[in-house]
Amino acid sequence: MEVAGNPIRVQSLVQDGKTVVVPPQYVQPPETRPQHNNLQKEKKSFHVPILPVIDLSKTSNSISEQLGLACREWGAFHVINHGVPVELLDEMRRVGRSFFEDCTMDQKLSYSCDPNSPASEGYGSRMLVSSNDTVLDWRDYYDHHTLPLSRRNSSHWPHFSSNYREVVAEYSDQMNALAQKLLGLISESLGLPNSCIEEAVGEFYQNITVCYYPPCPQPELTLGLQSHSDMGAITLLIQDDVGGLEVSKDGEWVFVNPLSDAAIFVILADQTEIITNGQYKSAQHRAITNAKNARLSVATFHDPAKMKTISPAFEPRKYRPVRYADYVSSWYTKGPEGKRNIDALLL
Ligand SMILES: O=C(O)CCC(=O)C(=O)O
Ligand SMILES: [Fe+2]
Repeated sequence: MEVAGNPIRVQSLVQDGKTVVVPPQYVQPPETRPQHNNLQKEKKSFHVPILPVIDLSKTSNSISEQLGLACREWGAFHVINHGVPVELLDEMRRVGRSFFEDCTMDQKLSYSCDPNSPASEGYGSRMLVSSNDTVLDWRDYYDHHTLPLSRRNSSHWPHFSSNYREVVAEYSDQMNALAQKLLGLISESLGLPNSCIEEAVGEFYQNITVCYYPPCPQPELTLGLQSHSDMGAITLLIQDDVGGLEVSKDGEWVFVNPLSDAAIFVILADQTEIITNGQYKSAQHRAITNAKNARLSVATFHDPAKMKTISPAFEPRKYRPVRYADYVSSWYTKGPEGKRNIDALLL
């Protein structure tokens, strides 16, 4: 599967319809396969829990209760009326899709990330691969380092859409402001000062990952992205109308219906779980594939600086304090496997 030291991209497997059987590296063991059988669909149709929707145009008092419930029960929710123009969300999706669909494979490969360094910037396909026997995700991606500004080197980014770099930069700034606002509201919903979680996290290290999930000939055998929780503080995600994101709730996988082009999906990540002392949980999530349509999502991660030590803001502490650099390196060494890394910090 290696081409001159560069792992194969999933998209190149499906071009020209040449792959009708998924290569063995992408086949999930039976226990992690998505349930595509009819029995499961029937079961689900009786009771389909729906992810909460928070309207940010409401007063913070009235948001607080809803937000608290969403963070306690799901660790994830949609936000609407958040103030980010829908035109910008649409442009972000458009330029992202254009990179994957309008460029040749050679052009895309000229932006390859470093295959030997986790979370390096650029075009890749193996972000969550921890060892040689990890089952591969049915996903390609482009990761941008966007904040702090000292990490942002937009001259390295693609420019096949003439405004690609401007769109990503503007999108980064808007997501940064929204993430700050949400962490403020989340702090208040726990009776903490507005700035509490933001100060505990410190200056945001922000990455924007455009995810591209090509159609998969055997979706019942694969995952677009394996089950994990995000390692930082808060993730903001937009997607197209294909859908594929699932969130785990009470041991069941719940499909996140794309709400509207204007909605943004919020995922609490592990450091927020630690700071809130487990009152709010990071959401375990994954992406499934489908046989018909390529799917695009854009995930914007807001993380602490590597040198920052994260500890609970409440006593008695339920989690051991952790230096974020140590958390990240254990995450990449062991692999995410659901929430094993955060669970390992429980006292
Ligand atoms: O594509 C999605 O919906 C999920 C992406 C995601 O969870 C991630 O990149 O961490
Ligand atoms: Fe994620």
